[in-house]
Amino acid sequence: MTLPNHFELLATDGAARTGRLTTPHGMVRTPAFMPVGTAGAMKGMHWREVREAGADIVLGNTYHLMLRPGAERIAALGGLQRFTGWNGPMLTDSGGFQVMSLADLRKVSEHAVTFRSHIDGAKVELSPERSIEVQRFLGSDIAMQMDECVRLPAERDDIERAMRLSLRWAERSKRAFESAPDGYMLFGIVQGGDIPQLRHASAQGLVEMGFHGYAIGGLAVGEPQAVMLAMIDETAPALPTDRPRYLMGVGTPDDILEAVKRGVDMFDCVMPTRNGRHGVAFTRFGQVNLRNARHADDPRPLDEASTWPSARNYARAYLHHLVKAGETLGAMLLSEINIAYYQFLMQGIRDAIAHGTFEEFYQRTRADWSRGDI
Ligand SMILES: COC(=O)c1ccc(CCNc2nc3cc4nc(N)[nH]c(=O)c4cc3[nH]2)cc1
Repeated sequence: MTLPNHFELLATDGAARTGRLTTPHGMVRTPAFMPVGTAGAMKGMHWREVREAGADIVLGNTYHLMLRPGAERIAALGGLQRFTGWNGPMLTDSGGFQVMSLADLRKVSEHAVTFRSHIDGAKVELSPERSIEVQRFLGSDIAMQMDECVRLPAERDDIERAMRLSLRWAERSKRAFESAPDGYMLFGIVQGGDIPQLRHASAQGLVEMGFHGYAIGGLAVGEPQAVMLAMIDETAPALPTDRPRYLMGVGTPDDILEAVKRGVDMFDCVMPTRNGRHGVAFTRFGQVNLRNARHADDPRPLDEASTWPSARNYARAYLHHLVKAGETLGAMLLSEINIAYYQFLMQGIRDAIAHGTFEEFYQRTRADWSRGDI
């Protein structure tokens, strides 16, 4: 049974697209970058800064929130938006990926993944049905199917096994989701590693089931960028053009620009906030590592023409000092500066596609990144 479509394509330029996705908590302009608020907070930032930076939607994690404070508790407190104070659209990942990267003693069976909580060692079972139930309790606008993601490089047998399990879990996730109210969405996740035929089989299986949108999973797991881009080239054309495509866990500004060029609409990554906490700034002219001593006497701001006040009002020397001194303000300023840069990039991408000038935008943006005089 085909699910209703909440995505509207506004313009295309080559394979690049710009559109908007309507959710119960508001509109999402695409291509969109979703800042990652894993445990119900954007580390080092107030939600008002996330909104002012231009983010329409943020990501939360089933794995973290079900372990602490608990999905039923968040539901009893009114759901994620009421609980956190972010009153806009939220997407939640389904938990399987995080179990494999964070939990101890984890085991995958046909029925579910079982693991011990990294917080208190409690034994936990996460089935597709429980993952959907948790995401419904959280009240997220876009839920993800439960899947199994294999790190690369991997044997073809293992990639195929995980891809076929993920298809069976897609079916069970969809069945468990069917009682969700109108407007709430469920995305399927394409697996298949770095093997084109398996990518095609996964995409075809999901499209036959029908989802509100389709994620390209199983990437940004250690493979070179060229392999990631090749798998997007194999997968995006196999997905419906009228539904959103979401590349999970990606990425650097360069990854995002390349993936938009290949037809991807949504992104999420911890990079802007995590790198910010480690002293690395993203700017229009590339990355700046403020731990480097060369900034100690530099009175210039990161970018005097930036639309974001903190990127034009603080000397690099001060940011360098804050980072070296381990001042909390350093992590806060660089997190907001980086989220603001990512949203500035997405706005530029959306405008360029809308005006049919994406190729020029692509070339100029990449040239600016490699200026190196920063
Ligand atoms: C400073 O930057 C960092 O520390 C850092 C850490 C990890 C990533 C990569 C994250 N990659 C990634 N996240 C992912 C999340 C996923 N979720 C599901 N359900 N299925 C997937 O198939 C999947 C694949 C992913 N790939 C990128 C950056």
